[in-house]
Amino acid sequence: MTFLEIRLIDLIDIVLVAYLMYRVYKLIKGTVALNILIGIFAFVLLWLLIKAFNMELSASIMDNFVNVGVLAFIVVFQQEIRRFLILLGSRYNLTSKFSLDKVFMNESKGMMDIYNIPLVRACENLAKTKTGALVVISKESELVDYVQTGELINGVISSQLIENIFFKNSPLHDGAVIITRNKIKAAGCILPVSQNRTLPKKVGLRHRAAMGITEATDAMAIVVSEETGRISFFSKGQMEMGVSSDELKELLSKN
Ligand SMILES: Nc1ncnc2c1ncn2[C@@H]1O[C@H](COP(=O)(O)OP(=O)(O)OP(=O)(O)O)[C@@H](O)[C@H]1O
Repeated sequence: MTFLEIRLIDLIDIVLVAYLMYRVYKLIKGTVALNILIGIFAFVLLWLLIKAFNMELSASIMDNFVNVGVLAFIVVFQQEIRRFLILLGSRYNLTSKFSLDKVFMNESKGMMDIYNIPLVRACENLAKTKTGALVVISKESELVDYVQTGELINGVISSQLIENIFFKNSPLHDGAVIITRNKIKAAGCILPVSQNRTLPKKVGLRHRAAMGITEATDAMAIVVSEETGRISFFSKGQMEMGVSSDELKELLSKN
């Protein structure tokens, strides 16, 4: 008789749970949600110990907490659950994977680099004049929800157009420009603001919005700081502050 029989499906099960836990950890790393999750984990551990030692009074009190636990979990983690589902939906967006645009547009890596040139030039010029700017470059997800919060443009990418949008007196300078499939899709868009606590204190809402969109989706983002004229690059919830235009070009084609 074998004491422990491990089937292939059990291994798949363990790997799946480990992967899900890793994704959840990545999603909430640096936010207050991580501390709450550790608190919940400690509570469940204590609850299991109390059950194991048959401590009836403590168990009955904790049982009552556990009964409403799922509801409390949804309320406390409302933001994170929402972000997780958006991320899942945008990462595995089948309609964009099989879109005919992709078949006919033949977006090779070399072609993408050509489209990045006017964008990098615009950032360079905006940085020189210390004009604040926030540009999001979509990848798989077309960011439809965020495009809808701004003004639709659908224009060919040119450095002049990007600079004009962020010119201080332009009606669209507030908010983000979204670039989708080599087109300036929209301007004046509102992005989700990151709650990441590891960001430097001096970082304001423009940088937090760039961070937020790269945490919630697979997009990249660029910020030109109005205060310092510095260019920052964001991808997968990570920020590279103060990049040169050559570094920006490289980051755009690498990510
Ligand atoms: N949720 C958001 N989505 C899109 N754009 C936003 C959002 N929140 C703020 N912004 C933009 O950021 C501008 C304010 O930037 P703020 O000065 O707070 O940020 P910052 O990170 O310190 O940037 P800077 O270094 O340019 O001052 C707003 O005028 C607006 O254009």
